[in-house]
Amino acid sequence: MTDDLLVPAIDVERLTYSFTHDLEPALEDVTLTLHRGSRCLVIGANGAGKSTLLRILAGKRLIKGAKCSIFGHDVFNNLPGGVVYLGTEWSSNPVVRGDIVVSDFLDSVGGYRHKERRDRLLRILDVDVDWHMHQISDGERRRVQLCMGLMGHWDVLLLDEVTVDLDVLVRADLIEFLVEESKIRNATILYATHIFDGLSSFPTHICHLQLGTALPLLPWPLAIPSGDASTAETDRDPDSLFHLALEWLREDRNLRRGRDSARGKHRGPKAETTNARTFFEKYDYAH
Ligand SMILES: Nc1ncnc2c1ncn2[C@@H]1O[C@H](COP(=O)(O)OP(=O)(O)OP(=O)(O)O)[C@@H](O)[C@H]1O
Repeated sequence: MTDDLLVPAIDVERLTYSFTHDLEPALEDVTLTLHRGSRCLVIGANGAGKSTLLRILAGKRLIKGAKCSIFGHDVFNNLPGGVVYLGTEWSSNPVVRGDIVVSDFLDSVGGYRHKERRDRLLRILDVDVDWHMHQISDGERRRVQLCMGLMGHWDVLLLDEVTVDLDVLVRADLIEFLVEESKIRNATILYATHIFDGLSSFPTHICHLQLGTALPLLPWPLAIPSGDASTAETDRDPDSLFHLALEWLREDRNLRRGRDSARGKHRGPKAETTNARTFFEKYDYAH
């Protein structure tokens, strides 16, 4: 990591990304700058491009013609140390479902080098080091993943919905740990999630990823217009993130429906065509 404190932790400029030439871009003209110590929630509908953005930032996809850097380094060609990406795909890897004991598993990725933080995480995540990876639940496996990913030193953390299968107590303790780590070490966190309960004190910023386009970053809690008592009340409401997300996602759905209809596209059941009838006859067991 560079010592120049003015260099943003995460800097994305005009990023457009398509999976293939014939598909619409999953990300379009995305610009996002996060400074050290920021904790940013990425909020967007299913398919909005959150995972794509996080994977690109983790250096997992080649991008062309856009700036995408962490501490000033291009993420694909020169990803700096101290960047940790934790995504949901990890738990479907057959290796982490094999007959391996958790303590051996953590040692195999250097857990003994980070003893203090490892032990703290083992307590927070309530992990039994004698568990066998093939005999534990999805949530328990997720806890092992988090322990493994977070026990080393990280300056930038890219989290893609990895708290979804944690129980609420473990999740709350983890969120507290992340906030504390980020404050003490000035570490930066970009976190994509659909679950907002217990999160109102987590972010310093929120980013609305609207159908592949990032709207301007907002500070959190939202700035309160002077003299607007009703808004002030809303911002004290721990559910306000949830309500804001609902509002944004409704807006996104309407926008998408408008675009779809202009292109003659439509989601949901099809009108009565021969193909549609075959589909419903095949799957509608009530008739
Ligand atoms: N491997 C792929 N090939 C082609 N298109 C893809 C691929 N992966 C994702 N997409 C498309 O890119 C868009 C963005 O997907 P992405 O997974 O980034 O969304 P997301 O915001 O993370 O969604 P979710 O909330 O459902 O996880 C979607 O329209 C999706 O269909």
